[in-house]
Amino acid sequence: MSGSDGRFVIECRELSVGYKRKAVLSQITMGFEEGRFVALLGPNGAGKTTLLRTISNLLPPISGRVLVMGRELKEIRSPELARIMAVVLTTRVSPPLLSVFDFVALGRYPHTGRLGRLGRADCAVVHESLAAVNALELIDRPFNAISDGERQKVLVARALAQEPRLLVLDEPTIHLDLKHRMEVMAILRDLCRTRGITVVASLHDVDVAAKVADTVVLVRDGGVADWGTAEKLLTGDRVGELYRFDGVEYSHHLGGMELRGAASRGKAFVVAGMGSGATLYRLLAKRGYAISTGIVHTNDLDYFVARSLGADCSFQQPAEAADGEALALALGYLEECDFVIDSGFEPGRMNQVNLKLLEAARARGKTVFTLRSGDGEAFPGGFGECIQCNDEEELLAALDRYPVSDRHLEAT
Ligand SMILES: Nc1ncnc2c1ncn2[C@@H]1O[C@H](COP(=O)(O)OP(=O)(O)OP(=O)(O)O)[C@@H](O)[C@H]1O
Repeated sequence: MSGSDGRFVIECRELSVGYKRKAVLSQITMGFEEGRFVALLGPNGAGKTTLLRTISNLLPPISGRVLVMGRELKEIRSPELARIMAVVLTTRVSPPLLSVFDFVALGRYPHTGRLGRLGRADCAVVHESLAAVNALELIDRPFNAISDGERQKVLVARALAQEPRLLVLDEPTIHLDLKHRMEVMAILRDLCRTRGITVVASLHDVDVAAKVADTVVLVRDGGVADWGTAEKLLTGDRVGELYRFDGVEYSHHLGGMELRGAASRGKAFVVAGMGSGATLYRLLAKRGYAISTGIVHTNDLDYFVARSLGADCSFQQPAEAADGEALALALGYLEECDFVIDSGFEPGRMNQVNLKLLEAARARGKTVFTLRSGDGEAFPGGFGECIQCNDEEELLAALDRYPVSDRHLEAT
């Protein structure tokens, strides 16, 4: 894992970081190449900021070494370091009377010499830096009179004006709305790709990290538990372990979290497939229903969402019709549920068995809510006694009117 010049842009060797000789994180050894997006992840208080402050030379290490471009960090003098590394921390800056241009121009200080006079080339860099973060229109505004989201982009622009090889950011998306959060992350990722800048940032959103980071560093329990590619490390189990999740499940297939509900309103068996169940499962979980479902293929979105929500799930391998075992399991779930929901799945060659489940539901006298539209032709035996709902809103209203026995609740 060596950089293009044979070295890492930044490297920690047996590094321990902390305060007053008391280590927060110990024995960290890792290194990052040019153009990598590195995300530090971990629970509150794990030590991400402490590590970032140490590699930014703002806090001395307790022991061990930090190497920047192969050189000892502590031996690089600050003007030179500022040409290599730019740092954006979470501390609020509110310089009086500076325009956005003036503020970003402060980032040129490592290049402008002691008098700090801006030449034409420096002004061009200021413009380019603001353009790179989509904030050129703010150039003449007073820095103190822009929004938090705009401020964050301007802070990144000031860092870019340093023309660094390495950009260190502590929670760069804190206080930002969804649009600005994604915009700032996309900007940072593009800086890695187009300018070869190495970005090291602490992040709180694992789902965002999964989408932007090449490398993730899992910070927990006084050390770096692991570091490596996001694809390898951001699995449901590892993320759950990192944050000690309870009732939350991270799905790397879905790239996000599912929130398991405490079931308090009876159990629904959802006959689903081909993505028709995913939204329904979430809706039911949100409303406090326990869920079972089937028969879904293991490459189906429904499968991933159901599993993440902790639903009982009868499943089948991709492109295979359901076997006896999956059918028996689904019939068992059907038997024990309080009511059945037909998601309106597309009946295809591989899921004919799901139509049979609907038939079985009726034969067992189960109440069936169906989201299937039309005149009931696609429904085995026609809609008959089914409660037909045109959409999820109607389904919820119908469920609210439906008396659910507490049989299931007693059993759980
Ligand atoms: N200046 C300080 N002096 C002493 N201890 C500190 C100082 N700053 C932070 N700490 C402690 O160091 C530990 C790590 O804090 P740090 O801010 O690095 O965590 P973090 O992972 O960045 O947390 P968060 O996600 O909440 O920002 C915490 O226990 C914190 O209380």
